Amino acid sequence: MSQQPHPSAADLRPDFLHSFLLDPARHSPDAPAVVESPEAGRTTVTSYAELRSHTDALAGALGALELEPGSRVILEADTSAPALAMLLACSQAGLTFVPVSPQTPQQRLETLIDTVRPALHLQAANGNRTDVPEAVGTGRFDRDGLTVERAPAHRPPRRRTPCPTDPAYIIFTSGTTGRPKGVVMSHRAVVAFYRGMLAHRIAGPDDRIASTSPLQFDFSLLNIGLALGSGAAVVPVSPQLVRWPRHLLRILRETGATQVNGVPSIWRQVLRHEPKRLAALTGLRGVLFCGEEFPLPELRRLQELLPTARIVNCYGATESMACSFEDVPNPLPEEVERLSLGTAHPGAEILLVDPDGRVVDEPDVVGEIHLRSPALFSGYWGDPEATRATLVPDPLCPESGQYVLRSGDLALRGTDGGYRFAGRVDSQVQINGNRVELGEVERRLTAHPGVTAATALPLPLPGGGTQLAAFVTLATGHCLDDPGDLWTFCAETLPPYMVPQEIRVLDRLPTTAHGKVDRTALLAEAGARA
Ligand SMILES: Nc1ncnc2c1ncn2[C@@H]1O[C@H](COS(=O)(=O)NC(=O)C[C@H](N)c2ccccc2)[C@@H](O)[C@H]1O
Repeated sequence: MSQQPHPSAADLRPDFLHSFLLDPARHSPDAPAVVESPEAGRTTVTSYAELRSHTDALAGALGALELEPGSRVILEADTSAPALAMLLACSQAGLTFVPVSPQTPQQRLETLIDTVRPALHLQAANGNRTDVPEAVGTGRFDRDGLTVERAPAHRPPRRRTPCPTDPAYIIFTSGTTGRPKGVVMSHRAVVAFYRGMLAHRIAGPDDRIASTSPLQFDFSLLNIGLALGSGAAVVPVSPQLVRWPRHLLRILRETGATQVNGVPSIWRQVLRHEPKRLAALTGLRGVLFCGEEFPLPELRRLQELLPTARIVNCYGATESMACSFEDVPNPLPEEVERLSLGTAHPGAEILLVDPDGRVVDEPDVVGEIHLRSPALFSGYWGDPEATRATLVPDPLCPESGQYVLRSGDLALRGTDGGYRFAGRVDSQVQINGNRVELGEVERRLTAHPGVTAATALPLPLPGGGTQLAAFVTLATGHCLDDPGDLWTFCAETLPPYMVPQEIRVLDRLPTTAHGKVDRTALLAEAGARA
């Protein structure tokens, strides 16, 4: 990834999402903004100038509906040039977009609609959604514009001027506890995050950045900001194709992708089934991952196949989009057991806080990550209580009125100043009265030469109590002489209560819609077989 001159003061862009991202159109209108490969042998390029004109046309069509600034628009689409133009048009028209995947179950869509009460539901021209509740206007969009099928209910427009503190978008997290939470991100927060991210020079104008996450996952919004903010191009990869190694590698090859951004699981099948084709992509010079820890055996294998690639570990939560970008040493030294998260991006600060609320300053002491940042979310839509629990007074100066993000993540600061992820606060589980950090069990399992990935879970027992179960995937061609091998291997270094009572070998670990390991599915699998 090439080096860029430091942005001058003249480059400081207005604080709206669309103006920040379309700014490169001013001085590089013909540069590619989106490069797509809808089918083998066919590639379509959308320039910055074309993206801007699509955005203007769609924003005009939205403006004609005279919706009140801040009205919500459900944007049901995968990442594509038209969807990107629609997203930017919502921003330009002062509307708040709520991205959802076309695969979103009807009931979940209706829950989201019931929560945010959108004025409009928009989908791609070829979208399959049919029964959108009557109270919501509907429309379809493509390269040629917006077709309104059902006009939004007319509300007397209390015209006001859109402001950078307005919500740019609302992203619904899976919500570990029942009802999904709507994370509200303002224009000002997103643009502040983009500025902090771009300071890392992860991409330049000649980069083509493959985005493999669904549009409803803010990783895709990070990728859009990274590409357009760097004057580079977005290469959308449909989440439906990501899981097929040959499709993924074909798209990367035909679009000339130079960087691939995705959660660790997108590499699992490629590493197992198409290592040679991956190594042949000599134009691939960057990988950025986020969302969960990258199992080290798989990361090391990826580095073997892409020895010159810059690999960036990006950590953070949707409530601030992300917060740190750390280069992974390539190759990763043998003795490394935990990847560094580095420190917060410029303009933000990570604090570690102990259970008594004191800020932890010593190295190698675990605390809960609290983030000071200009990119913090505005709150959870319609949930002031959950907001208060997450945006908490600055632990260093509660009187100041400044709020920091309480992440729910544990970390320790290494002597090198970089933070190491140490699991979730709720991943500290009690097994027969003993506190177990699931990550520690997983790290021991992936230290076994035949194991490529591992997930440990507390398994409730029918008769009460909890036992520790683990699920592992093995390296290609590797089979365990005796499943007890893994058990013995764990018992060599872990106290008895941390040795999983049950270890299951799976061909593949189930993943969520966002591509993270699906622990709920594993629990169900374990329960089903119990
Ligand atoms: N690099 C990591 N190592 C280890 N655990 C991690 C890591 N990145 C997240 N996580 C975990 O995922 C949680 C956040 O989950 S989330 O709110 O669904 N958001 C995401 O996963 C994506 C996040 N918004 C994002 C988007 C784009 C770039 C980076 C991060 C964090 O609190 C961590 O527990």
